Amino acid sequence: MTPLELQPQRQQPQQQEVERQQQQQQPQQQEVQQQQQPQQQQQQQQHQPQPQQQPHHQHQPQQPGASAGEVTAAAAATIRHLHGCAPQSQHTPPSPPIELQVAGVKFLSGLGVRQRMQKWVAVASQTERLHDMTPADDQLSIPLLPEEGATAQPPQPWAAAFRAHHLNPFSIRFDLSVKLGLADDGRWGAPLPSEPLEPVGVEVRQDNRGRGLGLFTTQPIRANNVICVMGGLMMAQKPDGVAFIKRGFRSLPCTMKQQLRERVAGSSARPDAEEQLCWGFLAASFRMAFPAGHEDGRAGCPAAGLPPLELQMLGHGGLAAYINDPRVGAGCCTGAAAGGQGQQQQQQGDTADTANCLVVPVLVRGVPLPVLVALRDIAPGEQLLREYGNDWWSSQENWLETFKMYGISPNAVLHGPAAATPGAAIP
Ligand SMILES: C[S@@+](CC[C@H](N)C(=O)[O-])C[C@H]1O[C@@H](n2cnc3c(N)ncnc32)[C@H](O)[C@@H]1O
Repeated sequence: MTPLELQPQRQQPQQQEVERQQQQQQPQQQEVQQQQQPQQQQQQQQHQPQPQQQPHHQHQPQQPGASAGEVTAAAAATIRHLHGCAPQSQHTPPSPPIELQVAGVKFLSGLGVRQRMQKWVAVASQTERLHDMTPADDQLSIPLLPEEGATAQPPQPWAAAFRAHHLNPFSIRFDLSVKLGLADDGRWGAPLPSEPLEPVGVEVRQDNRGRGLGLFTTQPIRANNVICVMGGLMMAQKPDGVAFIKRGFRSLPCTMKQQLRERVAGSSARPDAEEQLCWGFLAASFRMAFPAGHEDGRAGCPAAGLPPLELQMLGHGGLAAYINDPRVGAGCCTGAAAGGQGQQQQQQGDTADTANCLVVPVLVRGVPLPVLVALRDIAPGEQLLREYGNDWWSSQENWLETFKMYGISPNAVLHGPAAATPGAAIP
């Protein structure tokens, strides 16, 4: 096995030709087999495997002249659930301004990912029919090589973790092609599914090391297994991601604003600052740099020709939003904002946990998907843990210190006022 893969070089055909060929290649809707909704189970429920045959991606025309701030404001306006794991029913209209949705990943208008996919299909089909291209070999790729001419650069942190754990790119691509419903002969040219690819054999329950609720396995997972595709809103880190966190609360529906205020009720923050504080913490908590840049904002995926992106799970994600970071005593639920119990745990020689899964960028017909992969064999009962990265933690520290100053409980902000009492069962 070689851990290095090259993204096939694709030409840039003329747009008209692209669209013409795309239309020719567009499989008929009838090709899509009977769909089964993946069950969006709630807390404490076990998840059973569900076939992932889903309808084609949706397309909403980009609003002409819409600025980045307007697109993210429109996206925030569609939020109906103040956690990263939104019930399946909340994924349906009103929809955010998206140009493409694949496996529960909603690419915001203006990113150009839909066009990227169309070009990929058009160029690929110049030499071979999509129906004849093996999904795992010809349609999916993992951009592990650094950008040409940048070989002196250290590998992206996710790529370093990928290699350190000796993950097998082919196994991952094959498993993903199966889970996307493309692997059966006769379905190689099928449309990409739009519905979420959720983890199976998992349950949400309380973490006992101060991290709030977490996602635990109920079935064994083997190394290289695709656990899920991380669902949510995909946007450019700058300016969209920043605008979403800083100003998204302004566009929220009134009911959501009211819920935000209830979650910080009783704090010493001025009422006009409450929504902003609560929203900022939630949006920062459920953001994920993609591909993961663990250090100094070194996100992005130059080898795949992508700018730094970020996935925002708040109101639009799935069960993977419950996956915690392995650090112990880092703050939040028992740390700084709850009297330093977390720090004490660390001082008492508590050993740190380590990540057992990694978000790998996989290009599926040119579409970058955040795919959660098992770094090693994971036994039933283990908690799934992934590294959030130092950037995420430095932002979290700011929020926690500010919460502490105003007497705000991070638990209450994540799960509602009933969760504010230390030791309370989180609803
Ligand atoms: C993506 S959510 C994970 C699910 C969350 N634990 C819950 O109860 O809904 C991120 C939040 O989980 C908590 N968290 C995750 N990892 C943590 C850790 N290592 N230490 C303390 N809190 C953590 C923090 O409150 C963070 O803002």
